[in-house]
Amino acid sequence: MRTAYTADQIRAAERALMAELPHGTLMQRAAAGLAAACADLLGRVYAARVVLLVGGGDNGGDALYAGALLARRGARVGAVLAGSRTHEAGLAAFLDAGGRVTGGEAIEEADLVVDGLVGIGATGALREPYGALAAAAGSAPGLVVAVDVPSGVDAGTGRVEGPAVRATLTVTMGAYKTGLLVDPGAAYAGAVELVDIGLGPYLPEPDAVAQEAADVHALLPRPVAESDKYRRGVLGVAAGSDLFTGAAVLAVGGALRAGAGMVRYAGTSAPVTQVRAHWPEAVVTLLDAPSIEHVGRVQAWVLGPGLGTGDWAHELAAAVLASDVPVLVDADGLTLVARDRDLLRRDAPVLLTPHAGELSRLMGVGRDAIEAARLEHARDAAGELGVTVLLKGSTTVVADGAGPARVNTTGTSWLAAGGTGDVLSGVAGALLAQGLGCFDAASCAAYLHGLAGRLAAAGAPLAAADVAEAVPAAIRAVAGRREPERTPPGRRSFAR
Ligand SMILES: NC(=O)C1=CN([C@@H]2O[C@H](COP(=O)(O)OP(=O)(O)OC[C@H]3O[C@@H](n4cnc5c(N)ncnc54)[C@H](OP(=O)(O)O)[C@@H]3O)[C@@H](O)[C@H]2O)[C@@H](O)CC1
Ligand SMILES: [K+]
Repeated sequence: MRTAYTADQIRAAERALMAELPHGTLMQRAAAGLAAACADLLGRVYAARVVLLVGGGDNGGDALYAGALLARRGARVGAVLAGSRTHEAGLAAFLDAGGRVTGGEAIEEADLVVDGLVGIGATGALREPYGALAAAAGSAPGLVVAVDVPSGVDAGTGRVEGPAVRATLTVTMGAYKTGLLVDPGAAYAGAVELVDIGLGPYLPEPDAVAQEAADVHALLPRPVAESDKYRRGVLGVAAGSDLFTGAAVLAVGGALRAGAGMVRYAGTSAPVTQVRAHWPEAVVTLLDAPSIEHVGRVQAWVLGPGLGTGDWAHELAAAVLASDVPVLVDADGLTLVARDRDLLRRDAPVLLTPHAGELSRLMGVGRDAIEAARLEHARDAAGELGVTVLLKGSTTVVADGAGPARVNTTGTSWLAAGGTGDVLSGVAGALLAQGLGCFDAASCAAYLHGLAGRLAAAGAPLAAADVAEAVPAAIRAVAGRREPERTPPGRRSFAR
């Protein structure tokens, strides 16, 4: 489990640790880790052209000390001093090691730009000249390493309000910051490497966590000798309509591939025919009324993909939500719930799986505002509605009322394709039916779905059915702790 923190949490931990150490110790640790990461990335340090962007705070200090270490190894290091003041001791060490002060034009010629403009001490959008330097670093031809957090990205939330540095690698000090995990910030951070400066014992409960393969594996239900199809978990699927038959097929497919002992599909004649044709394993009920009376016992429901939003769908949604088992609500189900929030008045758990547009309708908040602060809005919705929220997107986040949120880092942009959300609903529903709570079911489903997407895509377009097909391979990969690597081996980085 990777744990991530807000800027305030990090600052408090740093204060506590600093009180026990000689002045400057933490910055030396940070700078040593930063210089080592830069050297790794460069491959050859001698004669490499390195440009430091140095802000007025300690983030600039980290960059200057690391620059000094690189200069001592023969790199040609220049520093662009952007602040009205500069970390004095850091600058002295840098000049002493042979570094020199330079202008912003050096960025164009650099093999490596080190972004030490601002770190966790930043507030709001970057002021000038920081903004222009951040933009120049982003379009520079060389490698870009961000110190602690890419300047322009809010460390705690991942918000980006103006120009921001786009990094090849972010070397973060002491602990991951939430803004490095959640988009848009995560997209600016590139690979992320953590430098241990001894903060561990001083850190509080994390703000957010990112599950790793072993965490997901530990939570996934496995059949035992005495399991039968009923005991493994039966999922009900109320999805699809005469107009949208594919959603039913894909949701049922995701569920079957994710280990439901049995799937009971309930719908009208067109989707029933399609589900029967694609999945003879599913037990189907042809509905002649919007009721689940004749469907049989299930341990959880998936409600909504392709269901429609008319009176029939509303009545069926009301019937499903009146049951006493967990219900996952997606797609058209979310539209119905947005119109009639009373549908959510129930005692059994609810998992909502909106994308930003659906959450926007549900909560009456602008879509852009949600995209800018995904975690915050997922948390607010979960708290206000008393449900678990899985907010889909480039980084999927899962929040319930209490404790750290979960951020999924396995996704791939190839998953931005029609029908993949229906598969995700099926996977999460199957995990609910197998007894996982909403929070675990949602985060494990997001992880497996992201991984399945990567396996299915393998660098080329995918169709939603391919993702369902790849879910067992994702489960096997998680069991074997194997994940497709996107960062150099040995780096402790988020696979994105
Ligand atoms: N503490 C520790 O133990 C350790 C800390 N470490 C390192 O220190 C970093 C935190 O350092 P920090 O607290 O000095 O703040 P920092 O991020 O450099 O920013 C402050 C500067 O930015 C400026 N500024 C602010 N907003 C701005 C804006 N929008 N646009 C433009 N400028 C803006 C602000 O200007 P001012 O407001 O003063 O005019 C001030 O000059 C942390 O991220 C890590 O790298 C490591 O060495 C490990 C040990
Ligand atoms: K920075």
